[in-house]
Amino acid sequence: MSSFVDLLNSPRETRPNIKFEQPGEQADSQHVLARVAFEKNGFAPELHKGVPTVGVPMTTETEPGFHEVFAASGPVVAGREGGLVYAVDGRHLFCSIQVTERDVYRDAARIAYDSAFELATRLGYPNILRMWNLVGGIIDDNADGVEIYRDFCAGRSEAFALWSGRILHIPAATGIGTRGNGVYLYFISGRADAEVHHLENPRQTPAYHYPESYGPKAPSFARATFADGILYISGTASIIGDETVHKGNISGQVDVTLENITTLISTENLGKVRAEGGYTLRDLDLIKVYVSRPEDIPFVRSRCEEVFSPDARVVYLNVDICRPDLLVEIEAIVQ
Ligand SMILES: C=C(O[C@@H]1C=C(C(=O)O)C=C[C@H]1O)C(=O)O
Repeated sequence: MSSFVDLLNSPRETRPNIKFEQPGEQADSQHVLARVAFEKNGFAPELHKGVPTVGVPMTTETEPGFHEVFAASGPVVAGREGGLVYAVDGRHLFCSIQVTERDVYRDAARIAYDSAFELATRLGYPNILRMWNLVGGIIDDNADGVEIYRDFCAGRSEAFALWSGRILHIPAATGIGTRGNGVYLYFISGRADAEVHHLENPRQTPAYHYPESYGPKAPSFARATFADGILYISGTASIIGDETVHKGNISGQVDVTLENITTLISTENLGKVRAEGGYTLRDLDLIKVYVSRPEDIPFVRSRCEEVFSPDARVVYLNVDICRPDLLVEIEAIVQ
C-alpha cells in the first residue's frame, strides 16, 4: 500500500484531493493547499512555511496524531486576513478561523462565518464543498445555560441566512467535540461554476429541518456533497428521522450509523447525481470515527474493520458528539 507521502507526490492527475499523513512525513509544500494537524493541544490557524496550518486538539497522549492534508490542484496563493488564513489554487479555496473560548458563542460564530463567507465570495469560491466545525465543550452549557452546540448552531444559521443566494449551498459538514476549548472552523470551497450536488438521506430528516426541540436554530449542513467526482460524507450518527435511536447501546448505534451511510451512498440515492451509481462501505476512505466513551473504542474498531476496506485510512477519536445520547459518529470521503 502506498505511503501517505507517496500519495501526495503522485502525479496530479492521479493524486487524491485529501489524505492523511503522519507528522514529520511532510511532503514538499508546493503541492499542499493546507494542512490540519490533529494533535493533543491544538493551535490557532497560521501560515507555516506559507501553508495555511491549524492544529486541532483531538487526540490523547496515547494516540498518535496525524495531519489531514489538502492537495493543491495548481499554483497556490496563500494569505491571512485578521483571524482567517486561506489558500487558493485556481480550483479550490481552503479557509480556517478559530473562535476562542467565551461565555456565549452565537455572535462570535456568526461573525466568524460571516467573515469567511465574505472572503470566499470576494475571492471567487462561493461553492462550499465541505465544512468542519470542531466545538470544544460541545455538549456543555454556555454562561446562559444553553448547550454550546445549540448556541453555535444559532450563530452559524444566522450567517447562512445573511449569505443566502451568494454562498450557494448548505454543504456537507461535521460538528463535533474536541479535547480543548473554543471552536475551530475550516472548509473547502469551489468556483461558482463548479458542478456541486448536495445530498440528503431518506432515512433522516434534513438537519436544517430539525424541530426547535433540538435548538433555537437548526444545524446548517447537508448529509453529503458530491463535487469533482469526490463524495464528502457528513458526520453520520444513530439518528432516524430526527431522533437518536439505541440510546446507551453502542452496538445498536454502530449498526444504525453504518446503515445510514449505506443508504446515503447507495445507487438509489447517489445515482440521482452520479451516472455511475452509488458506493458501498468498502469504498469509503479517510474515515474519522468519533467515539464518546473511550471504553467503546475497541468494539467500534472491531466493527469498522469488518465493514471497511483494509486499505481505507481510518482514525478513531475520543471526543464528545453533538448530542449527549450519541455514542459514535462516522465521517468519510470517497475520491
Ligand atoms: C450527527 C449529526 O450532526 C453532526 C453535526 C453537524 C454540524 O452541526 O455541522 C454535522 C454532522 C454531524 O457531525 C446529525 O445531526 O445527524
